Amino acid sequence: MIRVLVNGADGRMGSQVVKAVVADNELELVGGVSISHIGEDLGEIAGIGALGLAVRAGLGTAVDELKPDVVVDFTTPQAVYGNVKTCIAHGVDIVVGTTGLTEKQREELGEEAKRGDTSLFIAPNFSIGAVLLMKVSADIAAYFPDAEIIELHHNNKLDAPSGTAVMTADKIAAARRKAGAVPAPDRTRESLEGARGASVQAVPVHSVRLPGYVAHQEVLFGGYGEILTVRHDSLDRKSFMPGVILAVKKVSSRKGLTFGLENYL
Ligand SMILES: NC(=O)C1=CN([C@@H]2O[C@H](COP(=O)(O)OP(=O)(O)OC[C@H]3O[C@@H](n4cnc5c(N)ncnc54)[C@H](OP(=O)(O)O)[C@@H]3O)[C@@H](O)[C@H]2O)C=CC1
Ligand SMILES: O=C(O)C1=N[C@H](C(=O)O)C[C@H](O)C1
Repeated sequence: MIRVLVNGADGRMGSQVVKAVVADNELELVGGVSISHIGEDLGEIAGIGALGLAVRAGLGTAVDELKPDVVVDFTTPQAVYGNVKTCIAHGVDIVVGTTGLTEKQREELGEEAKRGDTSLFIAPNFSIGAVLLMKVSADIAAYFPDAEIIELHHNNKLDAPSGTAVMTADKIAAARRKAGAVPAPDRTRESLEGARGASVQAVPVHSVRLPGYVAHQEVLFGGYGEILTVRHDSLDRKSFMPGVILAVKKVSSRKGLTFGLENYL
């Protein structure tokens, strides 16, 4: 049995992870941590009935006392860097779904994990459909280097652009370089700053935040008299759970940083 502790256990994603871990017979949920709902039952919060496990405060103390094999982190862009450091310092493997880490922070944490002989897995998106959308976007970019991303999320999302959009833009840029495919220069002069979105590796990214959305992304490729659009929709946070469970089971197989769910598929 792999002993799992969920950080951010009372959140939208954390409570789904609680349910998914409890439902898997190779995993054992040993606890959950957050900054609110302290003392409340993890199962009650997740809507599956009492589990006899209370939400705890303090990741380091919880790791010391509950001795998980793996911590799963779905917290906030502000908290995640410190959380990973805490896990590495305590010698526990960590699966990170929280977005907002910069490339520099990610690499830094990867080095620290390697030095600490721990395993760190980070994925901006755990849904298989989103991973495939990124893969085909990279394939298409070799032929259609002119691309723009529209990502659409619920209005409680704290970061923009989304981690998925950044990773998609990075993959498109890498595919362009590999193929020697150069996008047409953007000659637009914005009369209002931001009108053309954020430029991530020269890929414009437009972030929509509205109640009603869960997590969605379109990648639009412009060609000679044609447009190719790929779109993925996470309609329910359940869509992320097979990927999270896979990562929990695989994380210990590689020390240091592994970035992206495609590494496990
Ligand atoms: N990789 C992927 O596939 C996915 C990634 N995400 C990412 O996951 C993250 C969480 O998203 P979501 O669940 O919607 O957000 P929520 O706000 O619903 O959940 C975050 C939870 O973390 C708690 N929290 C905040 N700070 C800390 C801390 N220092 N230690 C422990 N717990 C803390 C919050 O408590 P409180 O409520 O009191 O603030 C909250 O309950 C985001 O970065 C999001 O982008 C989301 C979906 C899929
Ligand atoms: O905050 C979310 O909800 C999501 N965040 C991730 C991201 O930033 O890409 C993954 C997914 O889009 C849902």
